[in-house]
Amino acid sequence: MPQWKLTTEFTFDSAHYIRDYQGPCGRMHGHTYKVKVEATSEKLYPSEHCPHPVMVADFKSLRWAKQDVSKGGLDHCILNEVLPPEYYTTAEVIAKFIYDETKKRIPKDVKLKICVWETPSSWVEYEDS
Ligand SMILES: Nc1nc2c(c(=O)[nH]1)N=C([C@H](O)[C@H](O)COP(=O)(O)OP(=O)(O)OP(=O)(O)O)CN2
Ligand SMILES: [Zn+2]
Repeated sequence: MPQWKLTTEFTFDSAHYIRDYQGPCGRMHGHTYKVKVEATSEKLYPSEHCPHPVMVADFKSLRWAKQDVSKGGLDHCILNEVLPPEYYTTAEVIAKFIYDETKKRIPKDVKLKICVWETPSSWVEYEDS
């Protein structure tokens, strides 16, 4: 079956520390996180802003995390203060948080893959199986 794969990338700048980590990463420090979001679907849908079924998902709903924290995103915040406590601030768990929050904003049958780069040389992928 043919399908669409929608891809968008963005960055956000935030501070974090890994709770109970023995070493420098346990101290507050910052990253420019890079995020890639891929949304795949065999079907198109309307969006909040468009009544016609012409999108996998609105790019706006895939890029929410790049917004300033005061507007509901993750930019310019202390991640430990913004993510619920069960979400540790490793790249793995940040990717899961972005996945969980993005899922709430897109049609339920759209498959999602989130990649988070904590540094240019280290990244993680979290995706629907
Ligand atoms: N599996 C994970 N390991 C580590 C994570 C993580 O999210 N998942 N995070 C960190 C730290 O947050 C840290 O900021 C990364 O530090 P580091 O690996 O030292 O990054 P550098 O680019 O500075 O690496 P160098 O090899 O020192 O250049 C740690 N581990
Ligand atoms: Zn870090």
